[in-house]
Amino acid sequence: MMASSLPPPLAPILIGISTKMYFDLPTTTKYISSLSNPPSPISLFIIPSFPALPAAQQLLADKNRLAQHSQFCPILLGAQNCHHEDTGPFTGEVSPLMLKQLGCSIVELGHAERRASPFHETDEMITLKAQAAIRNGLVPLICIGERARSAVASESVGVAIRECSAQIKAILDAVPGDRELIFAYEPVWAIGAEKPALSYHIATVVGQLKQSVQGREGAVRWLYGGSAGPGIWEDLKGAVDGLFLGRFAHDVGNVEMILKEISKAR
Ligand SMILES: O=C(CO)COP(=O)(O)O
Repeated sequence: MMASSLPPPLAPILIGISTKMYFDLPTTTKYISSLSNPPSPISLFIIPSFPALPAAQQLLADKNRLAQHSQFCPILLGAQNCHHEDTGPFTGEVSPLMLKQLGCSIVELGHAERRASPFHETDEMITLKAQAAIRNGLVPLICIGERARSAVASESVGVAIRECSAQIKAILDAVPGDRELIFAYEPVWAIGAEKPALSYHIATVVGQLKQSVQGREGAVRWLYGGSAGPGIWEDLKGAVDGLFLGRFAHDVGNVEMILKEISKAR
């Protein structure tokens, strides 16, 4: 089965929020209700747990209708994972076709928490899922990142580039070159930490990785995630196209601060 529609266009700057499995259903709906549509040219997207998707879709449809014809952009919906087949005997799995039907634009794939135990997702599995996402008109957001911080500071960039390049190559070799992709650079050691990775590290790694997609027809966006919060956008000075937020977005005030920071920096 094939969904024919293309994903809606994304604004040049992307701010994503994954609530992982932190929020229950009432907390998720309350949280989404409190989000404001971002000013142009920012696409804000929210990735809640699967059971919250229908309620989230309804809340966002209402918000986005009100924001129509204003300078504010819609808030998009994403999912935290999908299966690589559209239908079939896969008990407990979630179909990318159904995610599209539920109003998702983006599907997150290969988060460090899914590459690790107990899920052990491999580049091969993530590649199949990216193909399935594209087949169903979803933009795959593929999380990449080195597992450990190198004990030798001067080697940390090289280690990151080596591990991330392999993760990126698996995807680029397998998906059509004209389709949009999002890579979220999330060093595993910076996820759930007190502070994000140093801006110098992020900018150098992403700068180098960008070279591997030079000349690709479809747009590739680069986000940074891993303890990202207010202040980091200014520090990164345009090294990435957006941020992928976790815990520091639980306070909606922080999301508002980041949106203000972006508008101020432009
Ligand atoms: O994993 C993340 C986003 O995908 C980041 O999570 P934290 O910001 O909570 O470290």
